Amino acid sequence: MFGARTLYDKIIDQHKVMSLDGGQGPGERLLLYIDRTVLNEYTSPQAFSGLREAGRKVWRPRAALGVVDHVNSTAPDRTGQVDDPGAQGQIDYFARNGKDFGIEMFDVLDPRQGIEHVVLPDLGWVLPGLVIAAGDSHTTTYGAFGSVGFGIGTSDIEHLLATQTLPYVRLKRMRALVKGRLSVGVTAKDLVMALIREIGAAGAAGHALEFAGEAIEALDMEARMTICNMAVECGARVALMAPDDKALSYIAGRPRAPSVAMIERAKGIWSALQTDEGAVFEREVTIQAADIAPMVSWGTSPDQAATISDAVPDPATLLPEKQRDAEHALQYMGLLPGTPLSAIPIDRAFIGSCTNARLSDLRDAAKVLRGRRVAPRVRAMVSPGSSTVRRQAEAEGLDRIFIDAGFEWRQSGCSLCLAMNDDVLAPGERCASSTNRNFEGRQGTAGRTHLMSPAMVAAAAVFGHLADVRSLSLLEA
Ligand SMILES: CC(C)[C@H](C(=O)O)[C@@H](O)C(=O)O
Ligand code: SF4
Repeated sequence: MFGARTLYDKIIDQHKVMSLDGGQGPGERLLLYIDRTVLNEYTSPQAFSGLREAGRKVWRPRAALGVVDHVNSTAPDRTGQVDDPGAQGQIDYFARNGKDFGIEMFDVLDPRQGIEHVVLPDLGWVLPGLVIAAGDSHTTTYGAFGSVGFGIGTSDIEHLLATQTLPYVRLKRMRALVKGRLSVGVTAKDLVMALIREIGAAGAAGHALEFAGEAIEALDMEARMTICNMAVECGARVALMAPDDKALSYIAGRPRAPSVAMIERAKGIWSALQTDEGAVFEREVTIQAADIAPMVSWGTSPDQAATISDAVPDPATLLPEKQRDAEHALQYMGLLPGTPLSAIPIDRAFIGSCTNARLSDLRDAAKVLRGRRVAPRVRAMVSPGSSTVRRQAEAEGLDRIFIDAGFEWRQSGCSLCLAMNDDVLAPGERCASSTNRNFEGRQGTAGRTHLMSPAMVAAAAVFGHLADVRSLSLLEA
């Protein structure tokens, strides 16, 4: 019945309730069944208010899970309360919605609390072949497991909760083939930042972006999540990787994972979750992994980035359509063309976010920090991606390494990734950050963000300026 299909199309076909326009291929309008969703206190309130007003129930409450992550405090001694009454109102309304609509919610003090996109994989709740839609753009993270994940707006959240379906437009297909292997000291964050720089912040707009190739296969699951998470920063609506044995072993044994026997049974079905030979992609890019070096952003869009050995670009040397944005970005960032990136001093260092605050990320940074100190005048903090990750890190003694180096060991939440709580840059402060967005004001009004990997943040914290982590020559194999 079908010809050669992409992984994306296979999953969409399996979830198509009905076509709405009889179309085929990209642009087809259809009604899509959604397997699971995650809710947060920031984007879900109006959806629940809408349900209340219409007198509707949630169709399948057990297909949803709520986590407080965006506005909560990350103070080590936090309570369930925050000072900001608006934020407290969101937290309280969220809890009430969970009760009234029968949805399980992890509140701030729940030991499973954390950033939603860290919590779901932590739980083993993200499975190959699922469709997961949620009120947050970084829902693309789940593509690392071969699950179609995408962000939706508030009215769509309401529709999803009421019906377990969404009207959907089938995306175009794009593939990024990453050949060869990453060099020592180069991470998944560098890979995805290099891709974003190459194709631009809208380079994958309107596409489901599948990652394939030796370099992707060689990555562990958490590194794959970093890539799928940040794929939205080049406009991808969906990111995907074919699930393999690494994905299955990551899932197995987690609190909400299917039993080992069920995973065994599912293996046959999951192994078909691959793009068929000859399937059509509207766009393909090929990257050589060996060419990638540690990346840092210099501007106010994730594609305004360069390798750490480069200098701040002169806007006049860029493509004409990029010049004005670059000039504006350099003015905002307080940077002069020609300045070596490694000469840029920092005030703050932040390791956190759903991109780069999983256990392996904390290990990477701790490896750099062991036996070293954060430079004087740099305030450094780490907010583990989830409370579970925080405990796991403590069990390994990583907290001691961070604290001894001069980092604040915080609780979990979105934190300085978007500064909706007390974790905010002062105007003009410059931050080396393991997050995903460097937009103006993202980390605080007039704050300046440089995106990079967690190991690179650790190196910047130690030197007091942006730095090549490889120059610390401590990267054990
Ligand atoms: C608050 C939310 C709507 C937003 C998103 O959708 O991504 C946030 O998580 C972000 O990272 O900017
Ligand atoms: S950690 Fe950052 S990117 Fe992730 S959901 Fe929170 S605000 Fe969004």
